[in-house]
Amino acid sequence: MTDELDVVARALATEGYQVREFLSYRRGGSGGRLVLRALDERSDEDVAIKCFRRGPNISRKHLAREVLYHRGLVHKHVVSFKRVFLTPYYLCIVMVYAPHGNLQQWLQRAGCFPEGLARALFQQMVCAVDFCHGKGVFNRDIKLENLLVTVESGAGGQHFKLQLCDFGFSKGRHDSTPKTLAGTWGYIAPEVVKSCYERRGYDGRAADIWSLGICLYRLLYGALPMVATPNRPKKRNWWVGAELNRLTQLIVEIPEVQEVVVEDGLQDISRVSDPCRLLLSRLLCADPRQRITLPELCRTPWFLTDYPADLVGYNERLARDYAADIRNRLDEYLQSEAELEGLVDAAVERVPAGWDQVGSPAIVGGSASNFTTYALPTRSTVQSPDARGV
Ligand SMILES: Nc1ncnc2c1ncn2[C@@H]1O[C@H](COP(=O)(O)OP(=O)(O)OP(=O)(O)O)[C@@H](O)[C@H]1O
Repeated sequence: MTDELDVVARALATEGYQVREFLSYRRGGSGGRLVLRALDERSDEDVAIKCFRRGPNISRKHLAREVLYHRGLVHKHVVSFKRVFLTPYYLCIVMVYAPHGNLQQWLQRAGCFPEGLARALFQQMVCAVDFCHGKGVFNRDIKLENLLVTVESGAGGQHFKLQLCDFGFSKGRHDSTPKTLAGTWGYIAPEVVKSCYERRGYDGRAADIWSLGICLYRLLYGALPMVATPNRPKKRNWWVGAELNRLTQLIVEIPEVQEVVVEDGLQDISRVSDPCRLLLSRLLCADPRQRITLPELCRTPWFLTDYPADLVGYNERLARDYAADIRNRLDEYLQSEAELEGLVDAAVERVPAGWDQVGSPAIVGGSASNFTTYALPTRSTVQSPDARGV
């Protein structure tokens, strides 16, 4: 039996990519997928390549959306799409590589972030999501793992640049109204669960705003929110056992303080400001009709505090002045939408011969076959990022 990583590495080598590092593996009902870092021999640059196992197990609809929506989203806080190609066993999406892991990995190390840093990160996330919504794309899987980090150095020191990735669950304004349960537990809005059981549609825009609220909450408090259900014990996993008809009446508790366990085991406590807690309660409002909207959120004084100069009016400029220019550049530099649709069709067509000879990657216990082990920069190499967007 051949290790899947070896199969991928050989196939990518014939396309001019030398695999350097294994980043992620998901074996899903709709087909397995791997994400790898590879050296692009033509440009001598690192790229990230997301490889989907070919065959009818892939959801054509989801793959087409992931490829086509991502292609059209050119924004400094969305990871850049480069190209798609087929190998005998995989459809591969090549992206610009974000070198410093994802935000979940940083949170795991830090426990939680100070309010100012959490706000700076949140401003970038909101800018990206607002842009996607402006283009009519609702992500439906916003989470810290899908926010990639590049630590940049500038005149004022080092800071985090965040970029949104993974459009596998996204829906467009022209697609059917979202009805299915999509996203990641813990980040999914209550009405999404409710409407899935009731087979009614929900608003992808409001669902993304809830997920943004969960991201901000986790940056500040580390864990997922506690939810109060009248006359019931508190549940950290709010969806477990929650009654369907109460889902959109849940109340998310917003603690007054952040508690961080520091190295010597002592707890460090700092207060979260009232405006920040108020905003969180409006983001994590279980009733989507009462939830704050993105335009309202972008006007709140807390959100606008220390707002990065380069983000002021950025989305508006992209939408207005640069729209036609970017469209032309996309058509010039990227594969056409028709070509990408053709590649997706070919990818789902049939199971390639010989698949039964290929085993899952040997990644148990973190060892990724013969690729280097994934290593994030440590706190000592990257100090006090102030997270202003670049
Ligand atoms: N362009 C990139 N640069 C660096 N790392 C990346 C890049 N794209 C993805 N990754 C890494 O791979 C991980 C998985 O990526 P992605 O979410 O696209 O895959 P997935 O199989 O859809 O995962 P999931 O199902 O968990 O959402 C990310 O959390 C990130 O750590």
